[in-house]
This record gives sequence, structure tokens and C-alpha cells, in this order.
Amino acid sequence: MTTRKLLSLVFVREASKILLGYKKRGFGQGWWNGFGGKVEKGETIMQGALRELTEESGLIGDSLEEIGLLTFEFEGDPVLLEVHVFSTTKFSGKPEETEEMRPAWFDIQDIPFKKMWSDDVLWFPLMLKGSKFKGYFLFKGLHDILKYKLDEVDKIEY
Ligand SMILES: Nc1ncnc2c1[nH]c(=O)n2[C@H]1C[C@H](O)[C@@H](COP(=O)(O)OP(=O)(O)OP(=O)(O)O)O1
Repeated sequence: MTTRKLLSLVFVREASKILLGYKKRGFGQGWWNGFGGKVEKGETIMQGALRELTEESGLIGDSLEEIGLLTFEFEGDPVLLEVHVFSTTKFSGKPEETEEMRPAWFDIQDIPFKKMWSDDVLWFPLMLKGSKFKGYFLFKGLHDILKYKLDEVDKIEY
């Protein structure tokens, strides 16, 4: 029987730059990504996204917009990861290194895809051009995508 784990993933944008965090420990260690993590019991996905953004980057987010819904399956693992992707240009505070992440601004022409999850290079272009998207990715291990489906959508519907 498959089960779903809910996670958030938040991208902070400013003009032609995007804030990424270098994951220092845990799942995705050694790769750059947005800020996010598991939605905890009793919180909404939005509350989880705001909490993780602050915990991992030191920023307080405002007006997060849900822009993507990504489902990840790992061959042989009955747990599907349902990742809700958010974006914002509104925030307060200054990015600071935390226990889990080291934030840095990247020009959108210079995103370090070789040091990121291998699905990112497929859907980042949709995010960067302002589209909403839905995707499914089947992984073998943590690097190889066996198959995927990715669609631009008008609205994120569950
Ligand atoms: N394939 C892929 N591409 C892009 N982003 C992700 C994935 N898989 C993922 O899990 N992610 C994202 C989703 C989340 O933002 C993080 C993973 O969160 P995780 O570190 O497991 O959750 P936390 O709650 O912060 O974990 P701990 O505090 O328990 O360490 O990566």
C-alpha cells in the first residue's frame, strides 16, 4: 500500500536572482535546493512552508504563492513524496546560515543544476518563466530518473 508524505519547497526570488540553500545534512545533503521540509501534524502546508523557510534561511516569508506540485516515487519504496512548491518575492530579514542550510543568491542564468536534484533542471524553466506546473518522477536511487511526466497547468489542484 502506498502512503504520501507532505513536504514544502520554497523559492525566494529577487529581480534576476534566486535564493538557494546548500543542504548541509539529511535528505539531499550536498545539493542546492529551495527551503522546505516535512509538513508537521496540525499545520497547513502553507504554515509548514513558512516555518521551514524561517528555520532554514532565517527569512520571514510573505505572500507565498503555490506554483507547483511534484510527486516523487523511489523504486521499491511505497512512500510517495508530495512536494508543494512555493515562490515569493516578498520577505523580511537577511539570509543566514542555519544548522541545515547555507543560503546564497544565484543569478537565474547561473543555477548550479549539476549540484542539485536531477529533476530540477526539468521543471525550473517552468518556474523561472512564471508558469505553474505538476510533475511526477520515478527515481532509481537518488540520481536516476526512470520516467517522468511534467505539465504546465493553469491552477494547482490537489
Ligand atoms: N527530487 C527533489 N527535487 C527537488 N526537491 C526535492 C526533491 N525531493 C525532496 O524531498 N525535495 C525537497 C522537499 C523538501 O523541501 C526537502 C526535503 O525535506 P527534508 O529535509 O527531508 O525535511 P525536513 O523536515 O527539513 O527534515 P529534517 O528536519 O527531519 O532533517 O527537499
